[in-house]
Amino acid sequence: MRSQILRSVQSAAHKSNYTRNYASSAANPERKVTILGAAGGIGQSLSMLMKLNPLVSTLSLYDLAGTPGVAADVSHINTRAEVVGYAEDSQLGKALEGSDVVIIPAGVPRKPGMTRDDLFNINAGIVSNLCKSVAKYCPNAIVNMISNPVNSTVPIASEIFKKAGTYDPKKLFGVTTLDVVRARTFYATKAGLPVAEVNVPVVGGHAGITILPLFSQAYPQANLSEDIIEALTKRTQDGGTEVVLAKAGKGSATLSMAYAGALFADACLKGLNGVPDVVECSYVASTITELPFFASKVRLGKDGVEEIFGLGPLSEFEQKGLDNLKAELKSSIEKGIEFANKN
Ligand SMILES: NC(=O)C1=CN([C@@H]2O[C@H](COP(=O)(O)OP(=O)(O)OC[C@H]3O[C@@H](n4cnc5c(N)ncnc54)[C@H](O)[C@@H]3O)[C@@H](O)[C@H]2O)C=CC1
Ligand SMILES: O=C([O-])CC(=O)C(=O)O
Repeated sequence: MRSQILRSVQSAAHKSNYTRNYASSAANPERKVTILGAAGGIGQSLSMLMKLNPLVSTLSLYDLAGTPGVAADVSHINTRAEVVGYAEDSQLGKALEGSDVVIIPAGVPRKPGMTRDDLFNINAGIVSNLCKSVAKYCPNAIVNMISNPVNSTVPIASEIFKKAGTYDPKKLFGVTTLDVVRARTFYATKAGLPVAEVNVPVVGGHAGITILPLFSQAYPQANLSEDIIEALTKRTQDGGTEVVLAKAGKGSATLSMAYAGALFADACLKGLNGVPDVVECSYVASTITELPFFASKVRLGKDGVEEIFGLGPLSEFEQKGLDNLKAELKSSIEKGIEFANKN
């Protein structure tokens, strides 16, 4: 009996610590994060993960369908962020006003047999309309673009913001974190390393061969054969397709993407809050190659991108991969720019 009481006292103490740690973060400034497409496969898990983030004070959830349910559900979690759901086009302005970070997973996902580029016709329109509203209601927000094809949707967003006179290249990010998450997992498993200690830069873009993991720069270095490195590269490039096939028509990666999206948004918030040395890979306006957009390691700061890191020394295999990806990435960028300027 005594030990039962002790256990319940200990559990109450543990719970109140939990509540203290997650429910209030007085030291952190107010930050509003908005998710556009919050009731979708990625959006729901991402909404939950952002609700768990103590750096968020307001979590604004917007979708054309299903937002009230998701917002009510997530709002019951006893953490700092106040949750507000917005369900119609007419509420988009309210959803966006005052946002520090806008995360965009709105759009259709792939089915088996499709490429990310096959989503262009539908998602380009969705993304460009949403970006027009971002320019109008929160022109200074950091934008995390998840909707595919990222290689084109980021250039679309840049053109929309240019036309609106609000473009700040330091604040527009294509989210490629899932490629890094996959490369870390696959490399650690093959090398027999603890995955939490592993890091692998992934550069280029976010589709097929444009995804270029740099295993020669992986940390820590494992002695893997060339064949294994080639297989790991291919698996990272095909990671999205692996999930699309496994889901057999029921969409693409949602849970791992929500995790990756939450990691990247957290990094953006830390940068905004002045935390030093926040470095992540992301697809941004860049001059490190001749292409106007390119993913590489970037340092995040109070104004978004603070520094874009060069590619560093590449293995012969990686150099070939870089040479091979440029034509495809260039044409995806041009397709996005052309679309935005026609519409
Ligand atoms: N960057 C990356 O690494 C990844 C990107 N993706 C992409 O993310 C996108 C979303 O994927 P899922 O969540 O699985 O799709 P989903 O279909 O489950 O969810 C998309 C949500 O967007 C909403 N939506 C559509 N048009 C909208 C609009 N105009 N305004 C607000 N909301 C709108 C839909 O109502 C739906 O709830 C896809 O384009 C997918 O290819 C997926 C995985 C990884
Ligand atoms: O493969 C897809 O269509 C979704 C995606 O971008 C990924 O999982 O990397």
